[in-house]
Amino acid sequence: MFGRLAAKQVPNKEYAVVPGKVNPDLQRERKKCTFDTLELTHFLDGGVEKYKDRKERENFFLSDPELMDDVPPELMSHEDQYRNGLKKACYLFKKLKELRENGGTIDNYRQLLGGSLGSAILKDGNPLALHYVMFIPTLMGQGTPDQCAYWIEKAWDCRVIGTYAQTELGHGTFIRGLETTATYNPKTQQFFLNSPTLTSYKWWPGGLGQTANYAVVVAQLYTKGECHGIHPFIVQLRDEKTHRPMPGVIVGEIGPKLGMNATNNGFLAFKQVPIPRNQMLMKNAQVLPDGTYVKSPSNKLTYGTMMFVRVVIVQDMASYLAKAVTIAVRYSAVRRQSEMVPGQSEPQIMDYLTQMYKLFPYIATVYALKFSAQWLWNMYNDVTAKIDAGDLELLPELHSIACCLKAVSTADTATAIETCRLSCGGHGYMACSNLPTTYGNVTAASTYEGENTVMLLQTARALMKAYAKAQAGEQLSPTVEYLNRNRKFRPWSNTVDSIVEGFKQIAAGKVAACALSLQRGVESGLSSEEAWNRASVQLVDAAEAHCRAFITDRHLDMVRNGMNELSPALREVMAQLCDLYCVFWALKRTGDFLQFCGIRGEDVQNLQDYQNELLVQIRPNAVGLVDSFDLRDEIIGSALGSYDGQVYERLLQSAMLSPLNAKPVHDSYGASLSALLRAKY
Ligand SMILES: CCCCCCCCCCCCCCCCCCCCCC(=O)SCCNC(=O)CCNC(=O)[C@H](O)C(C)(C)COP(=O)(O)OP(=O)(O)OC[C@H]1O[C@@H](n2cnc3c(N)ncnc32)[C@H](O)[C@@H]1OP(=O)(O)O
Ligand SMILES: Cc1cc2nc3c(=O)[nH]c(=O)nc-3n(C[C@H](O)[C@H](O)[C@H](O)COP(=O)(O)OP(=O)(O)OC[C@H]3O[C@@H](n4cnc5c(N)ncnc54)[C@H](O)[C@@H]3O)c2cc1C
Repeated sequence: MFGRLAAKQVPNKEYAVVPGKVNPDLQRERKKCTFDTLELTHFLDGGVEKYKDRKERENFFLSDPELMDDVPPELMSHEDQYRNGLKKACYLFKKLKELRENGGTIDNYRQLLGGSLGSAILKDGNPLALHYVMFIPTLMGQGTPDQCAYWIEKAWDCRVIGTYAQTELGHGTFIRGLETTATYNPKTQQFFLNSPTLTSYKWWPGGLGQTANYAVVVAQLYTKGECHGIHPFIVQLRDEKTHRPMPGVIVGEIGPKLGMNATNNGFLAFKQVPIPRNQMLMKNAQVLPDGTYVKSPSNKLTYGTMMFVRVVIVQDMASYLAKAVTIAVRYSAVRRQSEMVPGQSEPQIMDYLTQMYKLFPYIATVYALKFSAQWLWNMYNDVTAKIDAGDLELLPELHSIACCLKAVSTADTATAIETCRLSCGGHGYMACSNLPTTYGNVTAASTYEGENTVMLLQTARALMKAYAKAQAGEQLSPTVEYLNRNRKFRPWSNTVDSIVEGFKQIAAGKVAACALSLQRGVESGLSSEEAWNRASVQLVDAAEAHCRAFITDRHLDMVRNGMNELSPALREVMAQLCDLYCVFWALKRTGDFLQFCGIRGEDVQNLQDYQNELLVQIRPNAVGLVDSFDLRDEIIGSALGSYDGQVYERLLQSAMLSPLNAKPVHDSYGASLSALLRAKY
C-alpha cells in the first residue's frame, strides 16, 4: 500500500490552510443572496425530515477517518487504487450494517454509490457497485419467488458478491449478437456455459476482475438443439472459501481506464462450465426439466435491469453536475483576473458575462435534470408495478423516454463538467480540482448502459411509430402527445411558454422530416433498413429534440405547479433558472427555431437580451445557489471548491502531497539527470 507521505508541510506556514477562515469575496457573495439557502436545501432534499436524515447519514460516514484517503487516489498505482477501493467498500458494508442495527436512516448500500456521498468516499469508483446496482436488481427483477428467496438475502448480506456480465469483446450494443452459450442437458439437468471465440469473452463488468465470486451471465440459451436468444444465468465464478476461479472459468481485470479505476472491471470466459437448471433466472422465460422452453410474455423483459440503471443514471448525473458547478462557481467568486476597467482592481472572474454564461446555465441544468429524473423514477415504479400485474402496455413508452433521457443527461453533463473545468483556467486541469476525476466518472456514462447514439436511435424508432399513429388519428401516449396532427400550435410570443412550445414544434417538425426521409428512401429503392441508416443522423437529432421538449416541459411544469410551498423570493430565483435553461437551449438551437417556429431575427435578439438579463439577475445569487446544494467539502473533494474558498492555500497543500516533493533532491537525479548534466556530447 502507498503509505503516508512524508511531505505534507507547506513551505511557508503562513500559507497553510487555516480552519474556519473564509475567503472575504465568498463572504460578500453569501451576504448578497436574496433567498434563504436552507429553504432551497430542504426543497432539494424533499423536506426537513429527509434533510436531517441526509445530514445524519453524511456525518456518520464522512466523519470516519477510515473512509478518508491519506493519499488521493490519483497518486496511487492502479493496483493500490483497487486495494484502497475494495478496503473501503467492504468497510462501508460493515458500517452500514452497524447504522441499520442502530435504527439509522439508511437501509440501502445503493445510497452510498454515485455522484454524491459515494464519490466522496470512493472517488474513483466502488468495486461493489455492480453487485448493488445490477446483480441484486437482476435477481429481484428476473428471479422466480423461490430464486429470490434463495439468493437475495445471501446477496444483501454479501455472502455472495455478484456482477452483471453481459458485454463481450465483440458485442456491447448488439446484445442479440452475444456469443456466450448456455446449453441445457436434460440428462444432468444442467446448463453448460461456454465461450466459443475470443470475441465471446465477457469484457467490462464492474467488480468482475478480482471481487465478484458470482455473476449474472447473459448468454444464448440452447435447449433441444434450438437457440432461444439471450437469457440471464447465475454462475459461480470463484470458490466460496479460497476465492480461486472455478474449474473452466477464466477471469481477470481489463486494466487502467480514463476513469473509474477502482471499479475492477473484468474479463471472463467459460470452458463448458456446468450450473444447475435452477440457476437460469426464470421469472419470465423457463426451461422445464425435460428441456422444454417456455416463452416469456415479452423477450424485452430480459432487458429490465438495464432499464433500471438508465433511470437512476439521470439522477446520478444531476448529483455530479451539482458538484462540478459548485466547484466552478465558488472558484469564480474567489479568482480575480485582468482589468475590466483599465487601472481598476482585478474583478472576480464571475463578473465577466462570458463566465456567467459558462456556469449559470449549468446550475439551471441541475434542476432540469432533477425534475426529469424524478418524473422518470415515478414512471419507472408505476410501469414495473403494472408489469408485475401482467400489464406491459406502458413498457415501450418507458423504454423510449428512459433511452433519450439517459443519452441527453449524460452528454449534457459531460459537456457541462468540461465547461466547468475550462472555466477554472489552468487550475481546473489539476487533479486536485476534482474536475478531471468527475469528468472521467461522468463521461463513462455516455457509453455504459447503452451507448448514447444507439439510445437516441431507440427513441427515434418509437417516435417514428408514434408519428405513424398520429397520422392515422390514433391516440398517443402523453410524452408524444405533441405529435397529434389536430393539435393547434400556438404562435411565437417571446415568453418562456413559447420556447417550451417551440421545442415541441421543433421535435414535431423533425419527426415529420425523418418520416419523409424514410419514405423517400424506400421510394428510391432502398430497403427500409438502408433508408433508416441514411436518415439516422436526422433521427438522432429528432430524438434529442424530443428529449429537450420533454425536459423543458417538465422544468416549467415544476416551476409553475410544484413549488407552491416555497417563499416568493425563492420561487422567483427558481423561475429565473428555468427561464435561463430554456433560453440557453433556444439560442443553441436558433436555426431550429427559425426553421420550425416562425420566429424572426429580432426575436433572436430579444432572446439574446433576455439571456443576458437573466445572467445578471442570477449573478448575486450564484454562490447562494451552489451553497444550497449543501455538498460537504468531502463530497466536493476539490482545492478550488471548498466552502471556505482557501483556494491557493489548498492548491499548495495538495502539491505537497506529491511524492516528488518528499525530498529536496529526488532519487532520479542520481539515476539519470546528474549524468546528463555532466555529459559532454
Ligand atoms: C430519482 C430517484 C432515484 C433513486 C435511485 C438513487 C440511486 C442513485 C445511485 C446511482 C448509482 C449510479 C450507478 C453508477 C454506477 C454504474 C456502473 C456502470 C454500470 C454499467 C453497466 C453496463 O453497461 S451493463 C451493459 C449495458 N448494455 C447495454 O445497455 C446494451 C445496449 N443495447 C441494448 O439495450 C439493445 O441491444 C438495444 C439497443 C435496445 C436493441 O435491442 P434489440 O436488438 O433487442 O431490439 P431492436 O432494436 O431490434 O428493437 C426491437 C423492439 O424492442 C424494443 N426494445 C428494445 N429494448 C427494449 C427495452 N429495454 N424495453 C422495452 N422495449 C425494448 C424496441 O423499442 C423495439 O420495439 P418495436 O419493435 O416496437 O419498434
Ligand atoms: C466504465 C464502463 C463500465 C461498464 N460496465 C459494464 C458492466 O458492468 N457490465 C456489462 O455487461 N457491460 C459494461 N460496460 C459495457 C458497456 O455497456 C458497453 O461498452 C456499451 O453498451 C457500448 O457497447 P460497445 O462498447 O460494444 O460499443 P459499440 O456498440 O461497439 O459502439 C461503438 C460505436 O458504434 C456505434 N454503433 C453501434 N451500434 C450502432 C447502431 N446500431 N447504429 C448506429 N451506431 C452504432 C456507436 O454509436 C459507437 O459510436 C461498461 C462500459 C464502460 C465504459
